[in-house]
Amino acid sequence: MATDSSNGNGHQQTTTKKPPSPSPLRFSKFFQSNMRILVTGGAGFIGSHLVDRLMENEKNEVIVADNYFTGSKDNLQKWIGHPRFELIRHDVTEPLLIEVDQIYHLACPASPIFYKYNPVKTIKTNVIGTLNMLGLAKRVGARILLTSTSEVYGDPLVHPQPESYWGNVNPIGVRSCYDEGKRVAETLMFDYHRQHGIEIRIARIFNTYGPRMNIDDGRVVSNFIAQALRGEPLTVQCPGTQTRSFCYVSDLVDGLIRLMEGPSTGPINLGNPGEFTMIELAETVKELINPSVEIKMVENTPDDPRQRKPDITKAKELLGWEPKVKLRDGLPLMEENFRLRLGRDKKIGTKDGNKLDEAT
Ligand SMILES: O=c1ccn([C@@H]2O[C@H](COP(=O)(O)OP(=O)(O)O[C@H]3OC[C@@H](O)[C@H](O)[C@H]3O)[C@@H](O)[C@H]2O)c(=O)[nH]1
Repeated sequence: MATDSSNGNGHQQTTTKKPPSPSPLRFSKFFQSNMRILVTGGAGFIGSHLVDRLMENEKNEVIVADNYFTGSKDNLQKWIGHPRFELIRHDVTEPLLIEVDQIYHLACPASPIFYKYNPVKTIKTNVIGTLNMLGLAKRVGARILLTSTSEVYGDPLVHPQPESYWGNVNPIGVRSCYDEGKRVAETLMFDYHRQHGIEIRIARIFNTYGPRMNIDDGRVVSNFIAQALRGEPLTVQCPGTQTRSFCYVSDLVDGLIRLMEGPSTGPINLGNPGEFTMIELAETVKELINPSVEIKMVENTPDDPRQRKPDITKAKELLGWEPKVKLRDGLPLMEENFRLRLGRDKKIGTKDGNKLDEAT
């Protein structure tokens, strides 16, 4: 039974109801693996790194469901054909009838340009997709983890943001399909927990970066690295003093697994508390990757949060988690991956032309 008892405001969030019984076959000796895990959005950037980590454990069988809107089979190439791995082309807005013990529910485009591309579809993914996955969790007695977002805090008036902060969100803005969608998804998680006893976990993920981000993803770290490698100006959106905190993907995946395996429902912030303005980030990328590129100020989009930094006290206390990789150490790891992938597309040269097959 989940033990996290409050959202920080003293409001009781737990249920006394027992979760539904798991499949009687879960611990059957005839089963090769002990744990069958569904990862929705497992072909995406964070999802595929999570799959890599889960597959390291020989007792895990991993099923990925992805519609490939922003994910790619390339990210999972090394697991295709593996006896403990299965890949399904599936859109979570449709029900999925399978037998699993755990569900990591990641499916949703995360880059603002992609989630704004078809906002109605984004909100369907967050609301109907989460309902479908909760329905699955209820039917088979699985534990479900939702990857929520720091965007639930909107343009925060409290800084840094603790989980107890309820946020400052525009319900009718261009980002609402994502941030309000994730807020409803969190509500659904807690309602299924209270009403049906479902075992839930909620992670609020702050900006994350690393290898396998889509090169033209539109997010700031991927944009700056690709621009630096192509010798194009780094596009800082006005005013440039807005801040973000960037977590390297391996740290984030470690936090997700600790949350799933631990006793706390969350919500728990997962992010790196190091805070940078976008001008500072551009200067760091320039210095580390290509000192000859220009930094250019460009127009911003509406509702861009002015500041964002996680308070990770809860993650430290409840999960024993804190990020290890500093931005200056993580950026070169991502640069190498981007250099190889861009080199493969023959857009730039590689440092070592023989390493192309290590690009993912
Ligand atoms: O080329 C760019 C792109 C972005 N930016 C700025 O960089 C900041 C970060 O923008 P991103 O698009 O990377 O990400 P955002 O912080 O807006 O949203 C992200 O928040 C957390 C996650 O849940 C999601 O991955 C995503 O929604 C913004 O202030 C944006 O204006 C630039 O200055 N230049």
